[in-house]
Amino acid sequence: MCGILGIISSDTNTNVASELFDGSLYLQHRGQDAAGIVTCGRGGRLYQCKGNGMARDVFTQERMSKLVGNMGIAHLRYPTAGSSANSEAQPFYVNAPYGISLSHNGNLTNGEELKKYMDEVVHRHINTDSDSELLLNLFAAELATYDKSRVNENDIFKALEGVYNRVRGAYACIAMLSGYGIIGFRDPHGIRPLLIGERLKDDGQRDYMLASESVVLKAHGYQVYRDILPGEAVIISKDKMLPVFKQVVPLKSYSPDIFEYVYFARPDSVLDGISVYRSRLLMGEKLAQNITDYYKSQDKNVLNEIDVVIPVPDTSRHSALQCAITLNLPYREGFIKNRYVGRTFIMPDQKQRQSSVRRKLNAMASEFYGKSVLLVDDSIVRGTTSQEIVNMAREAGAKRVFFASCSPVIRYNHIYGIDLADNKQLVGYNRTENEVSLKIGADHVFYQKLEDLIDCCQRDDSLKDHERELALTPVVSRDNSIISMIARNDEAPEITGFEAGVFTGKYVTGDETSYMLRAEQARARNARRSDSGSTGMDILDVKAPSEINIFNSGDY
Ligand SMILES: O=P(O)(O)OC[C@H]1O[C@H](OP(=O)(O)OP(=O)(O)O)[C@H](O)[C@@H]1O
Ligand SMILES: NC(=O)CC[C@H](N)C(=O)O
Ligand SMILES: [Mg+2]
Repeated sequence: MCGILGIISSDTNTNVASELFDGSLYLQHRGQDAAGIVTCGRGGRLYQCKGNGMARDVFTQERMSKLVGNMGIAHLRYPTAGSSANSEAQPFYVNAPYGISLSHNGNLTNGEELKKYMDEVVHRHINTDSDSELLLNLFAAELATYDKSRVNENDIFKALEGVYNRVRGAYACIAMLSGYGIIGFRDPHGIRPLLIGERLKDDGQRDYMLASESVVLKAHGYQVYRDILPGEAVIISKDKMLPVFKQVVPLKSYSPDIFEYVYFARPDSVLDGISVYRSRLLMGEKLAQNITDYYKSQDKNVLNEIDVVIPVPDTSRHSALQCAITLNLPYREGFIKNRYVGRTFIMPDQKQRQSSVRRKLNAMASEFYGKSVLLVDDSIVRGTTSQEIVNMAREAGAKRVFFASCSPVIRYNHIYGIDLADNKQLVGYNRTENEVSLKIGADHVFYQKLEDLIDCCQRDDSLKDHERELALTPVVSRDNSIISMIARNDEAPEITGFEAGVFTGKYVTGDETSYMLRAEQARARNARRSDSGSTGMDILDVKAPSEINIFNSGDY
């Protein structure tokens, strides 16, 4: 999961860089490794600033002041392919044809095949191991086939059709054609999120924003927004300033990644018409019901077994609160979060993740001493957090430590956006629930059932006329006065299911065994290389040197 963002403003005298920067801060939780912005100014001239680090570090005021232009795209990276090298920071850029930049959220599963195609058929040089560079070059190669000095919307949609037909995996993308406009497109299953928003200004002109999450659109005054559908693309050219949509390929399914609701997305976002916050509340409620049922089946009363419910900050807070309310137990913030430490799960190496859990969370003995505590987290993935947290609870004097996960046991790779090359890194891999409990040192582990999790992630009719409707089928603004240019003529299609491969081992794009095998081999190869002192660069989880190459000047 990365964060992507694009803006095109009707005001040719404005510089969108500052809004892109601000928007990036709203998407920081989706990627902490690298950040980048490319803007396009007069004469189609591009201005870029990108590199490893958080948005606030990469986007200094001085650098921002040099990014001119009324359109631009941004990226917040959490690497899932290639390495975490500086040179793989996005947006990527190719000069031919037309000067194209691209921000990609997702992970391709046929990168190897695409690399071969680039080499043998279209003869394009690929300079990094990033799948996003491949995707951009494929788009460029498709556009180049028209051999025109200027492309039109039809050519772009046709080129995207070529991309859709060749690419496998998850992709939500924002591209920018120098001097032309911005383009958004989403894979035919809609695995990763992408929305478009429209802002009507006092002068009657409109600005457009494309973003991974609705929270960015809302926060920046885009009054109307909606999800891009699976297989759909949108083009907003600077000349027309009118979004043109096309269902480029038929929707294969409508299967957003359920992990967006569990962990990835911000709670105040509404993705594909589903409120992330509401879904997390329901996760807590369902979990509480399961816990009650478990004790009932043993002729016990949950109120005699557990004294207090404590969340594992940050993501699980809302679920934990709802869980406590449903169980009729007190809720206490026993762990205090250090606000200066980011998300630990998306840090690039295991040592860093482990040490960061303690740096990030501190247990207050007053809330643990002599008590039976129920710790609630959104997920248990590698088990880094849960093991550390259970230890901390015991050190703080807890009598018994129960651990509840708002999602089911994670036994399989997440191939569309979590940096895992190997199932064996998962604490749930080949372990029963009791074995997980032993491994993390808890007295008992409670897991959500998959069917319950799916029930929690539904479009909620009670939200009509509020966020849900806006995110689905906008026609007019809240005050009924604005006829939106991004309205759909028909009802948004129903979600057909969720991408839940981490729980089931079945992926919406089909059998991906060979991709996983290749990823595993690459990791092993890399481990050997780094043992022998070489700087392997072709897989994840390796802190690559911040080398300077053609895509990056090193000083951004
Ligand atoms: O089993 P693990 O491999 O440790 O992964 C799961 C944990 O990682 C995430 O927390 P993170 O600190 O990344 O983010 P948060 O502050 O949003 O909860 C998630 O919320 C779990 O707490
Ligand atoms: N998390 C993502 O969306 C990653 C995008 C791309 N696969 C990369 O590694 O840069
Ligand atoms: Mg967490």
